[in-house]
Amino acid sequence: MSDMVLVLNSGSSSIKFGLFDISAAEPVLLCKGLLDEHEARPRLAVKSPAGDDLFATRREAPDAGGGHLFADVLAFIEERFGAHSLRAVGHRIVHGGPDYSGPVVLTDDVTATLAALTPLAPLHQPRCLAPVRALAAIRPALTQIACFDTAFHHGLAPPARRFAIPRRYEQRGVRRYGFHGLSFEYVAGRLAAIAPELIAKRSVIAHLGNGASLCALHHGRSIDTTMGLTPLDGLVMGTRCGSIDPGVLLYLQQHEKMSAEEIQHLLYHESGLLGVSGISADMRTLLASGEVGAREAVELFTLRAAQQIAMMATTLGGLDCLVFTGGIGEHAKEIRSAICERLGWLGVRIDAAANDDARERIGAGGSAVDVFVIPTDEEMIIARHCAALIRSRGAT
Ligand SMILES: Nc1ncnc2c1ncn2[C@@H]1O[C@H](COP(=O)(O)OP(=O)(O)O)[C@@H](O)[C@H]1O
Ligand SMILES: CC(=O)OP(=O)(O)O
Ligand SMILES: [Mg+2]
Repeated sequence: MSDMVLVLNSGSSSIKFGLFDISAAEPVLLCKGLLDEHEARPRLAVKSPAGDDLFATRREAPDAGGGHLFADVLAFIEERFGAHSLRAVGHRIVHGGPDYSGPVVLTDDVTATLAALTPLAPLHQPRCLAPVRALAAIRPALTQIACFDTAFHHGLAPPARRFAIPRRYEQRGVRRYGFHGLSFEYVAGRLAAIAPELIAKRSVIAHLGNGASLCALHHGRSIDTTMGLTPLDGLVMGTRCGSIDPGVLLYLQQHEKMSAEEIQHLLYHESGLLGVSGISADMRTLLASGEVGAREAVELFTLRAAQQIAMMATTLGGLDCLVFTGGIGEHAKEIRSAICERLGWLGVRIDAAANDDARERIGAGGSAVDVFVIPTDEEMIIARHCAALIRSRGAT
């Protein structure tokens, strides 16, 4: 019987999952799917690695703890793949705080430490931890492992991680942590396989999805990134503001008389592409819309992305390679070409046909900067980390 790991990637609206066979050196995807608890009738959909429907079910009513759908997933796995081979559940946990620089087994104490970081990722941390608690309640003996979005950036040097506020706050953990690290780690690994000659060069990875951030990559390590203490900083996102004059927050508080909760809601849920366009947070919808608001939101998105890629290039001391990933980075050719056009002065040129087809290499012949489109796979990197941790601990 093969050993398996179930990976949960809890995002802001639904939970993506993948079931992996970890018997061999590289995990193999057995099935994947979606758990959506936010609908009136929560649903579970399971597909084969090729995307064919394997199983779907709906619950009649939402379940506050979310345990029902997890029981359904476990029942499906046991029926289809056997009862005793699920070795662990691996979770994407957005914030690991100052303490965690790699994957850890989730105990009650670890879960409580991570829950205390909720103010630093209010949109994500509760959604990441809810499945941990739900699974612990229905399967207390099942090993659960946390893999952190922050871990890949753990080695940021002081100038990159420091905010220009009094030092005592840095000592209390107020610093740049950075996120999307699981995605950056996966993409950095693919890039090293595709173009090993670039490992020692200066690369920027642009993860452009619902949340969006950049990573300055050198020798396979993150040396700078655009998200900060929280996943609000940096690029314009679906509903998040990205970098903003901190004076705006004071103004909203003092003159618009908004509470901290109202400001938090505004910056996490009502801003970004949604706030600027007044139409949608979804890039596909905006690109298809003829409205001025949609065009202006897209323009701001690409301007900020190009500006901050140049900022990452400054940390790197130049730019040899630019990689696009995430839902927008992988699929929106218009966005890739608009960003690259703005970066022409840095030597970025793309091949229009290669960009239209989203080929792996989209840089034009003679471009000073190599440009790639590399689909990310956060579930795979979590499966790899879980497999390594399970092997290092021996039998669980
Ligand atoms: N074909 C496409 N063209 C343009 N944008 C796309 C396309 N497919 C997905 N997207 C965009 O990708 C974003 C979601 O990215 P994704 O990485 O899947 O998000 P999440 O952060 O939820 O994992 C949305 O803005 C969506 O519109
Ligand atoms: C950290 C973060 O922004 O994640 P996501 O892109 O899934 O919202
Ligand atoms: Mg994502």
